[in-house]
Amino acid sequence: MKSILSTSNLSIGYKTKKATVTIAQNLNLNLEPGKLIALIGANGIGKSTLLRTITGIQHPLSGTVLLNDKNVFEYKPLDLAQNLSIVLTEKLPSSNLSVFELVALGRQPYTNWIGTLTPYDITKVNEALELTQISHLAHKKHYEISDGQLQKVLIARALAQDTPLIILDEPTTHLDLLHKVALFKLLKKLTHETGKCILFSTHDIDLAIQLSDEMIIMTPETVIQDEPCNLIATGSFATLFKDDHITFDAEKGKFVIT
Ligand SMILES: Nc1ncnc2c1ncn2[C@@H]1O[C@H](COP(=O)(O)OP(=O)(O)OP(=O)(O)O)[C@@H](O)[C@H]1O
Repeated sequence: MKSILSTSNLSIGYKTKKATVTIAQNLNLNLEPGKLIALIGANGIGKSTLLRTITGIQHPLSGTVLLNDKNVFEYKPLDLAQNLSIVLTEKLPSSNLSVFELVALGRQPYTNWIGTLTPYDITKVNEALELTQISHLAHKKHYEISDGQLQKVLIARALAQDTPLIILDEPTTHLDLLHKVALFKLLKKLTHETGKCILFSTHDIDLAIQLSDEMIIMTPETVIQDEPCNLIATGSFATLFKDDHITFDAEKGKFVIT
């Protein structure tokens, strides 16, 4: 299947005046339509760095990122925003916007310069609110909602943006188990029903194993992309945490503490 986004011999990391720090190298990843893909790895391994690099926020050390066959750094901002939506973990700047207005920002790539919403835009915003089950919050100010609710609002904004690729950095952090599962299922339903590809980073590995189509595992040695069942079969989860007390039980498909 043709990828929406692919990387070729990508190296990611940071350059300072004194040195270049490579976080991961030789990454050849393929994000295909209709797939829910989880990015996992220990704290500080480089998940956010990878997400920032493939979304054109941060330059790679070397290699290329192609989004719909075009280098991600060659896109004009408006064009990029019609192909890719991103929800990062940064806090929102304080504002007076209501939840509806925040989600409506997702329509910006399509509206005129004063941001007038057409009936179609409003339908898309309402659809996104319904899908994420936050319609009842539409008129609340964004400082009046909880962290978990805000997380859903930001996901709704990405849905309203209606792009073939959605990238989410730790979208389930502030959610309880019930809402985590509901969000995972929503993301899965969206990918399967709309053909969108959703890549998200997460520390909820057990849930990701159960609900994602593919996973990208980052370890200090390597970065592997495959279906969860294949990753289990090849023992790839065992390399995630360097701790004798945390082992991966391949039969149960989850980590156990010994
Ligand atoms: N702006 C920066 N300049 C230099 N190094 C950075 C910068 N941002 C992050 N790093 C380093 O890059 C490494 C990867 O960080 P990153 O935030 O990508 O990890 P992560 O896998 O997303 O972590 P977590 O699961 O804790 O969110 C870390 O060692 C971090 O200290």
